[in-house]
Amino acid sequence: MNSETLSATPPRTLVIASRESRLAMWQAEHVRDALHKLYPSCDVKILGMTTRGDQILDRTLSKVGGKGLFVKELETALADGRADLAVHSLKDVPMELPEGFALTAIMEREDSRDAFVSNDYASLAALPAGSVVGTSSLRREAMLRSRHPQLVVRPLRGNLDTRLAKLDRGEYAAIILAAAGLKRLGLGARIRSLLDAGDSLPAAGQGALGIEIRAGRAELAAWLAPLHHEATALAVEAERMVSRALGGSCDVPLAAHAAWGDGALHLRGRVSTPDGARVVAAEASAPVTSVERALALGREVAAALEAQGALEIVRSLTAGNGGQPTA
Ligand SMILES: NCc1[nH]cc(CCC(=O)O)c1CC(=O)O
Repeated sequence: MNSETLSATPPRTLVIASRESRLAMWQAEHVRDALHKLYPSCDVKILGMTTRGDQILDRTLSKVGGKGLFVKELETALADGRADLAVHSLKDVPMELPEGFALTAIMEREDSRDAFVSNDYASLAALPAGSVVGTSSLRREAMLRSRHPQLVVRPLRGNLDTRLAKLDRGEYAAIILAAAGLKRLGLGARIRSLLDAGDSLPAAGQGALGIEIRAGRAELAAWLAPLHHEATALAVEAERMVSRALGGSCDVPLAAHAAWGDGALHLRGRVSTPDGARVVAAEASAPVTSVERALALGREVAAALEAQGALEIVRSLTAGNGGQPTA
């Protein structure tokens, strides 16, 4: 069976499971529109769902069970047939999927960088000492503490609109958000500057969308194959391998970012303590042409981080969390 014979019959209906935040809905609609173009006669519906991750707004995510919280309910809808596909920000997808599910397509990446958002200042460097910066990502917090120790980091949770509203109420001098989310929602004008890799290396998968289905649905996989973007997929596979190899979770400030240049994939990884006092970094390049080679590049960078003590940092941070899956 090849995918062309499989796709010869277009789908008649497809149901997309999505979280209900404005960003998640934008992403689901983005996939729905792409499917409409491919299969004009197909009825594509979006099933909006509230996940545990959306309900828990008062605590830092790493303390309440990590990224799996955002995908579990959507997977239940796939398992019991209420939905055919789930659209996720790849950054929120655990490194190991539960048995019976597959990431079947990875779409072309938006801007993968972190963005500096403020009403009063143009960049991190312009903030006066003592300024309060909002973020709830341990990775961003560690980066701020190591590179800009004169700033005060305070937690910031909630969806994008909530976070921006807290900034606008004056609770923070600035906040750090993923550029991709802001751009998707037409809020790119709020970005005052983009953080470079030195100030903030992005999280594995940041800016990319992943489409998850029940494993073994070959015809569905063939229908979705045109949405797959190979250059993005190879980059994010390498990034996710760094995190997987180190057993990283939401409790660990871990960054991994791969970019293409001169026909090669350049992968950088960074692990630090939450206070930013210890930072280990590594990078490697390879002319990656397959997922296997992308994974090998990820393992190489993970091994270089391990050689500098990354595993001790990871172990000291994940001890006692019940072996929570990597994320
Ligand atoms: N952790 C929440 C989350 N998951 C994906 C995005 C942004 C969009 C993306 O990375 O694709 C965000 C918001 C943020 O980090 O500011």
